[in-house]
Amino acid sequence: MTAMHLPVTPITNNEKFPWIVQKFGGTSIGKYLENIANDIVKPYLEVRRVALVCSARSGETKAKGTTNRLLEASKEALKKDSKNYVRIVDEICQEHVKSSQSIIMNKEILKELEKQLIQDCLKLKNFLEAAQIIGEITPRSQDSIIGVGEKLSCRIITAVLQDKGIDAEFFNLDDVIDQRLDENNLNQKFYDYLAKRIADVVSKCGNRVPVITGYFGQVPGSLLNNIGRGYTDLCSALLAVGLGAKELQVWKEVDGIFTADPRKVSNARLLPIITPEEASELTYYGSEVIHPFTMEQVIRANIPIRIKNVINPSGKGTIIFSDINEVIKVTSKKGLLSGSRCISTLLHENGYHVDMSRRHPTAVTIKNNIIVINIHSNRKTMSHGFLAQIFIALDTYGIIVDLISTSEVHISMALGVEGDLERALKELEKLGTVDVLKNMAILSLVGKQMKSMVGIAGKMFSTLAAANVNIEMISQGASEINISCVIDEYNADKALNIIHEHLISNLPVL
Ligand SMILES: Nc1ncnc2c1ncn2[C@@H]1O[C@H](COP(=O)(O)OP(=O)(O)O)[C@@H](O)[C@H]1O
Ligand SMILES: N[C@@H](CC(=O)OP(=O)(O)O)C(=O)O
Repeated sequence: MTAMHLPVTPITNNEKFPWIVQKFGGTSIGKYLENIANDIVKPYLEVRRVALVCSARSGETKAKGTTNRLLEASKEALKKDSKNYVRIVDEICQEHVKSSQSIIMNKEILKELEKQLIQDCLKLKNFLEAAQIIGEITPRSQDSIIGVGEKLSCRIITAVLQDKGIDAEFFNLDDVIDQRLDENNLNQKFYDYLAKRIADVVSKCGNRVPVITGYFGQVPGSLLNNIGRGYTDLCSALLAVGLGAKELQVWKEVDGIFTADPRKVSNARLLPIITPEEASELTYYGSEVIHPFTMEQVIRANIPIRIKNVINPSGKGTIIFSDINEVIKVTSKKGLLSGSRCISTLLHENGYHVDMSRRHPTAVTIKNNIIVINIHSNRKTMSHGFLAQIFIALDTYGIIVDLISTSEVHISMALGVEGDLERALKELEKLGTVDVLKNMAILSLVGKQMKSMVGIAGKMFSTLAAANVNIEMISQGASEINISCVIDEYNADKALNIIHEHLISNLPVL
């Protein structure tokens, strides 16, 4: 898109201001384009130099969002003679065009955008057709396919900003990685290189407002396999580090991180502050708050992360912090502390002692769609051989284990639905008797230093027992900040609510 569509004096970035990176999630982009442009980007441009990182568009939910449908299109392309992938890509294209038409007023901007969206989708259909002919989609090709989602959404956002008089520029990070590295190179050195590379590319924007695809190309051994869904958070973190940003803002459809999923627990409380470890643990165990790899990158560069709500931009959100000094720095600057409130009050209200230890659990979370596998050894191998063979089988078929509990001849594992479970089970059956329980859920109570909260596990399990919730498996101890158990999925929301009520909302006076 060219500058000729812009007003004579467009709104630009002021190169004298410090950078902030704003990451927008799929559902926010699907529903709140107007708010993003008018209520967030425009006001921030008056005080900060803004860079946007965007995810692929979702409609109502992420489950039905563009990324999931691109994965579905890939599966369809691998079916001989199926043309369903064409229908899926056409639907994606139409939705993006429709969404653009509903917001963009300038006819030239709209025409050019429509042309680009249609071109991207046509290229994708050709790519999928080729995959169907050769009957293969490699992990790298799969990454390229899902990357189209971020491309389409960033094209729309760039055009929307231009339509509102903002001099925005689209940045596609497809080719940002200019080295061919293998899987073993996905380490801190790689992330440091990538942060610098992304920032170098983006810095070319001058005083334009960069809109950057959260998809960042061919990472060693595949983005989807090695970083996983939600990768745009990591991209925004790397950009924030590379630019030396003042803050990383992750904009969502919720006011921040709550003591439980606010869609499921009506009296869940917004947490003004939370530690990176707690935020990671919540994400691993079902609360899609922020990609767990994000925190380490930003925190080690001393950049605060703030989770904020697209439809409530003036809300304070949740700050993810690593140490007391960081909290003091950020909270006093951002006006979280006002009047008679002091840092110790803020920490106390959030369940932290001034030394950052915890007095009670921070949050509770549920991960649905869990399968439990119980294996009884046939005793033909020693216990260490038994365990080794199990993990080899799981690794071979891409099965990720969420929780595990073992004895010499028995192992129970809770896992999600990724990987080729059927083939893994055939291997496991060679080692012993295997039973599989489907439709289970993992309930996790999360809090810094949970291990040292005497009696907390007992209280968690007795509360579940009193509510008649049967516990299939327990795991405590592996993580200092998490006690988890597996329950039937049909009890998940009830269990979430009672644990929240008894262990989080009715806090003991300490
Ligand atoms: N503890 C929690 N705090 C905040 N949100 C949570 C929590 N657990 C689950 N969620 C859910 O995570 C979702 C994340 O926000 P959303 O804006 O939908 O994500 P995205 O950035 O992927 O578009 C919300 O719908 C919210 O209900
Ligand atoms: N679109 C990708 C990447 C992502 O980061 O998503 P979100 O920001 O909406 O969580 C996904 O669905 O995984």
